[in-house]
Amino acid sequence: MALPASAKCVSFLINTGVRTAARQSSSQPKVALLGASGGIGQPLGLLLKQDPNIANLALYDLVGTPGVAADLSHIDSNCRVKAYTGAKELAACVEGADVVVIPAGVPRKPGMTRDDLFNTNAGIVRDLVECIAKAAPKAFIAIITNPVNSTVPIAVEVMKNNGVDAKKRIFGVTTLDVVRAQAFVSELKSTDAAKTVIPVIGGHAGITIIPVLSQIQPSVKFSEDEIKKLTPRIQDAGTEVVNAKAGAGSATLSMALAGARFANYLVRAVKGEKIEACSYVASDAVKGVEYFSTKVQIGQSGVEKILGVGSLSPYEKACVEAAVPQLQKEIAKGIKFIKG
Ligand SMILES: NC(=O)c1ccc[n+]([C@@H]2O[C@H](COP(=O)([O-])OP(=O)(O)OC[C@H]3O[C@@H](n4cnc5c(N)ncnc54)[C@H](O)[C@@H]3O)[C@@H](O)[C@H]2O)c1
Ligand SMILES: O=C(O)C[C@H](O)C(=O)O
Repeated sequence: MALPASAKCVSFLINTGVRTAARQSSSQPKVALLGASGGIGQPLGLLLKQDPNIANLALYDLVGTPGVAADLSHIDSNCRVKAYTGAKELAACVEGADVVVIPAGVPRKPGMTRDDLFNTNAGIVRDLVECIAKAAPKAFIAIITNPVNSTVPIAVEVMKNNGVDAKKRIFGVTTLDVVRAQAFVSELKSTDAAKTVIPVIGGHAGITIIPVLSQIQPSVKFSEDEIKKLTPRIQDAGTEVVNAKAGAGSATLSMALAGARFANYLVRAVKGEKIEACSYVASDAVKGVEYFSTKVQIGQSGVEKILGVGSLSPYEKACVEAAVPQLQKEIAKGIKFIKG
C-alpha cells in the first residue's frame, strides 16, 4: 500500500528541538549542496530530496554529480534534482539558491585534529564562498566543512571582501553535537530520544564543544560523575567515529541527518517561520570571541537574535572559560587566512 505523501517525507524531522512562530510564505526554495558526491554529500542529498520544504536541489562537486543526481532523481518526491560538475558550473549551481550547504573538503584520519584540515579545507571554503558572493550573495550558507571554528570566519571575511555583509546569513553547522548529546543522554537515562532537547554551545572542536546538560528539556537530574563522563564523551564523539572508521573518514551518516535537520531549519526560516536552534555564528554572546554557538533565532533575514548562553552551572561556566582561548586562536587563524 502506498504511503500518504505526508508520511513519506517527515521521519528525519523528529526531534528538531525547534520552536516555531508565524509561517508567511509558500515559495519554492532552492538548496545547493556543495560536495554532493562525498561521504556526507550523498546521504545528505538523499535526505534533502525527501524534504517537502525543498523544491529544487542543485548538486555540485568536482566529480560524480551526474551519477548521484540521476540516482536521487528516481525518488518519488516533488523536489527536482540537477547536477553541476567542476568549477565552471559552480555559479550556475548556486545562482538563485536560498540555502547553500557546504560539506566539501577532506575529513580527518585517526591522530589528526580538525585544525589539521585547515591547510586543505580553508582554501576550498574560500573559493566556494568567493563564487557564492558573486552568484548568490543573499543565500544562507551552512558550513559543515572543518575546522568549522575557522571556516565560518573565513566565509564571513570573503563575503566582506566582496562588499557583502553576510554575518547574519553564515552558519556553522553544530547540529551533530546537539544530536549526539541527545542520543547519549537518552540512552543513558532511558528518556525518549525524540523529545530530549539539549543545547550545545561554544564551537565545534574538542573542548570548545560544550553541552549544556543543566538546560535539558524535559528536566533530567544528573550526578556530578555523569556530567563529568558525558561532557568529554560528547566533545570527543567525532574522534570516536574517526577512530572506529580507522582511516576511512569521519562521521557521514549522523552528519547527513544533522545537516538535513539544519538545512530544514534554514529553508523554513526563508519561508517565514521563526526558528530557534544552536549554530556557530558571528556573535556577542561571550566576551572575547567574535564567533560562538548558542541558540539563535533565525528568520527571513538570517540570525535575528542571539539568544545567549542562558543560565549555566559552575561546571559549564568553567567549560566556556576553557574554550575561549582555543576559539580565539582558531577564529584569528581563519580571519588571517583571508586578511593576511
Ligand atoms: N560540522 C560537522 O559536524 C562535521 C561532521 C562530519 C564531517 N565534517 C566535515 O565535512 C567535510 C566533508 O566530510 P566527508 O566525510 O563528506 O568527506 P569526503 O571526502 O567523503 O567528501 C568530500 C567531498 O568534497 C568534494 N570536494 C573537495 N573539494 C571540493 C571543491 N573544491 N568543490 C566541491 N567539492 C569538493 C570531494 O570531491 C568529495 O566528494 C570534512 O571537512 C569533515 O571534517 C563536519
Ligand atoms: O570529527 C570530525 O572530524 C568530523 C566532525 O567534526 C564530527 O564531529 O564528527
